[in-house]
Order: sequence, then C-alpha cells, then structure tokens
Amino acid sequence: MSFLEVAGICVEEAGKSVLNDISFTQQEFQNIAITGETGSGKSTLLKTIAGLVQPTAGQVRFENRRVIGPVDKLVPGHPGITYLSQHFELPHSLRVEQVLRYANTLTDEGADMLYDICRVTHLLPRKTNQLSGGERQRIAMARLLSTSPKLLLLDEPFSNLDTAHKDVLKSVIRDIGEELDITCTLISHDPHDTLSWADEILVLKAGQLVQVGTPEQVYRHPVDEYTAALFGSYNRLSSVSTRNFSQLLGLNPDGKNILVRPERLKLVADGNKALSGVVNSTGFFGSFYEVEVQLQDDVVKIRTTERHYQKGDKVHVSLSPEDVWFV
Ligand SMILES: Nc1ncnc2c1ncn2[C@@H]1O[C@H](COP(=O)(O)OP(=O)(O)OP(=O)(O)O)[C@@H](O)[C@H]1O
Repeated sequence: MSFLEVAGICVEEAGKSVLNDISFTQQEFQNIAITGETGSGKSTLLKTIAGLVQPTAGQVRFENRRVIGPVDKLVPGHPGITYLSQHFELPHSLRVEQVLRYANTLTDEGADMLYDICRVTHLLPRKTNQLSGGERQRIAMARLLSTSPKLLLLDEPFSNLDTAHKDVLKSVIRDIGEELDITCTLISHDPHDTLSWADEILVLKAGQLVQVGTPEQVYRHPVDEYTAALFGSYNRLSSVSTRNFSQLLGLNPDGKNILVRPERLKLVADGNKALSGVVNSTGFFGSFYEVEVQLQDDVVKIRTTERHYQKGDKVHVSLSPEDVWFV
C-alpha cells in the first residue's frame, strides 16, 4: 500500500485542460519536489492532492482512503493532509500565541516542541502585523502542523524569502520530517531548493508529468531541453560538435545531440582527445568562472575555477564519455 497514490488525475478549468493523466506514488517520509515552468499545473496538482480542486478524472488515495474533492464534501480533503498556500493569510492584529492556541490540538508539551521546531517560540508575544514574511510563513506552518497531519503540502514556500530566511525554513522543513515524522511535498522552481532536499522530483510541463526521477537523474539525464533548463545552465551541442565529440569518444549519437552541463566540459592542455576552440568571453560567478568557447560551429559554456582564461585564447575542450547525454 502506498502512503499517497495519485492515479490518472485530470483537471479542467474554464474548459481548458490543466492537468492531464498525472500518476505517481509517494512513500511515507519520501521527500517529493514538484517543479515546472509558470502555469504548468504545479499548484493545481498540490490542491487536488489536498482535496481542494475537483479532478475531472482519476483519484487521489491517502493511506488507502480516497481524498474527497470539494464537489462531494462540504469540508473536502483528508484529515491527514494539510496544504500551505502561496497566498496564506494570518488573522490581523492578534498575538501569535492566540493564533496558534486557537488551532492547537496538541498537548502543551507537544505544542512547545512544535513551536521550537518551527523557530517561532520567540515570536509568540508579537502581533501578527509585527512579523517578517519568513516569520509569518513559519507561524502559518506551525498553525497547520498543530492539527497533527501526516503529509504537509507546501506551495512555493521559498519564494520571496531572502537567503537567511530560506536557510531557516530549510532547517525547519528538515526537522519537521525528522522529529515530527511528517512527510513533505513541496513546489519550487529553484534547483537550489529541490536538488539537495528531494528524494524524487516530478517535472510538470503544460499539465503533463514529463519526468519523475532522483535529483541526479533529472539533472544529469533530463528527458528534454525543457527539463534540462529547469535545473540550471546546459549546452546542447550542434550536430557538428556532437559528431566531432562522438567520433573522439567512439559513441553513436543516433541522430540526437549531446546535452552536457557546463561543469562537465573541461579545458585541457592536450589537444589529442579534445576539440579546438577560441575563448569568446569569461565571467566571474563567485565560486567559478564561466568561459564561453567558440568551437567549429558552436559556442559552449564551460565552468572552471581557473581565472587565467582571456578572450582570444586558443583552448582545447574535452568531455568524458560518462558525462555525455543525448537528447
Ligand atoms: N480556477 C481556475 N480557472 C481558470 N484557469 C485556471 C484556474 N486555476 C488554474 N488555472 C490555469 O491552469 C494553469 C495551471 O495553473 P497553476 O496555478 O496550477 O500553475 P503553476 O505551475 O502552479 O504556476 P505558478 O508557478 O505560476 O504558480 C494556468 O494556465 C492557470 O491559468
């Protein structure tokens, strides 16, 4: 039995297909991240799992019970699932401890532990209009978690947060899983938020699930350029560069093109097993330099920690067979 089973979900809004035949399962304590471009259906999928959107086909089952949609039930959803919207609201001009006390179903000890985990204990005496965005979000989360759900659905929890608040929230989400035994699914379009956290990543494109895989799979072996672009910079080599590298490495491109991340291309001294090129430009990005190199009929981006490359330098570009991926 799966913890969560999403089977053949279709959703239509205003006569338009928003989700098309989405199926996947989630095990307890498995971190799932959902990503995709704006309008691809991420929020609609999370709301459907929470029972807030009625699917036109398919069903969501949680711990083997059907999650009921808004058409079938006055209070839709499932008591074990809670959803934090991007646009959550806190009651105005109440103290945080009042907001939390009204929602709380835990013992005093349990509530204290939850507030510590959510890093909101020091905010309890404050009024809700005296909080930063990150603090408001952690309070909204503590309020939802005080009803003891088993699955927490977070819609873009990191958007609009600065790095410091983001880091605190990441620790909170990790501790919620480890100390409260709550499984989490979240939406983010930032690979920095998803790659290091998720056990599995779901990629949505125009309402379709185009790839489900581990962070390594979606990053290294994306099904298409759309998916590659969601996880950072990449090079899709021209047919000529693909053929030249394939000949050097003894590979068969089979009509496809090489897709390679900029950090997997190497600038090497030996031109034997490499393609020749000329440096077009270099840029400084803090922990690395990005060098643009003109190959025979292609410009590629290469990441290096070496700072000495300059426009006009003649260079050699190499690629290991294990870093080659054809799309
Ligand atoms: N209630 C609705 N009525 C009409 N269209 C809707 C409704 N809800 C969603 N849509 C449409 O469905 C598509 C998917 O929306 P959704 O909010 O799920 O995307 P998203 O991937 O979460 O986008 P974003 O990253 O911008 O939040 C969009 O084209 C949106 O305009």
